Amino acid sequence: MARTAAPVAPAAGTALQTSLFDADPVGLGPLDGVHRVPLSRGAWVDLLPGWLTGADALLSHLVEVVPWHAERRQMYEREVDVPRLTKFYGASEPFPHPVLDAARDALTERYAAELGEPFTTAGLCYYRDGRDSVAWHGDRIGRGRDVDTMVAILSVGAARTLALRPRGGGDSRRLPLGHGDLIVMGGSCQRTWDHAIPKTARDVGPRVSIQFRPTGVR
Ligand SMILES: O=C(O)CCC(=O)C(=O)O
Ligand SMILES: [Fe+2]
Repeated sequence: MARTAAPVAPAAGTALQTSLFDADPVGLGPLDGVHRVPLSRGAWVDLLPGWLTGADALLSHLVEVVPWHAERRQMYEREVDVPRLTKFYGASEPFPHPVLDAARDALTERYAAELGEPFTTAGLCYYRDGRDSVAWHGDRIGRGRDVDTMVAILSVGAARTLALRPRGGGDSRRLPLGHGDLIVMGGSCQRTWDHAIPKTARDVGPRVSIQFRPTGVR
C-alpha cells in the first residue's frame, strides 16, 4: 500500500483538538514513583506513567525537526520498507530537544549505581500509524547479547502496546506506552526476553519512542 513518508504534524485549531492537546510545558517529573515489575530469568521492567509533561508538544517538535530515516531491509529475496522511521543519536551528537538531555541525565542519576555506567545514546523510532511496528527482538546487536544492561524508553504520542515475552516462547505481557510514559527494561531483559510493538488495526495517531542506552548497547 502506498504511503508517503512525510511527517504527520498534528492539526491544530479546532476546539476538540485543542482540548485533546496536553498544554503543559515540556518537562520531567520526579523519578520517585517508579514501580518495578520482576519478570522471569533475572529480567525486570520499571514503569512510570506520565513521567514527561507536554508530551504532545514534544511529539510535534520531534516529528518536525528530527532527520528521520526510512530504511529498506532484505527479506528473503525481496527488499521491503522497515515499517517505522528511525534516527540514532550517538553519545557525541546533540539531541533534538533539551528535555532529552535532561531525561538521559535523570536516568543516569537514578540508575548509574545499579547499571554501573551512564546512559549515553538516544535511539528514536517514529510509528506514523498502526501499520508501523517493530517485530519481536531483544536489543542484542551490542553488549546486551552477553551482559545484563538497561534500555530506558520514553514514549510520546498515541499509546501503542509494548509486548514482552520470554525468549523462545511463553506468555506475553502487554503494556500500553505513550503520553510521556517511561519503561526501563533491565537485568537480563535483552538476553532472556524479547519485545515488540505489534501492528494494530485500530485508528491510532503517531507515536515516537526515545530509547536511552549505555554506550555499546543497541
Ligand atoms: O518503540 C519502542 O518502544 C520500542 C523500540 C525498540 O524496541 C527498539 O528500537 O529497539
Ligand atoms: Fe528494542
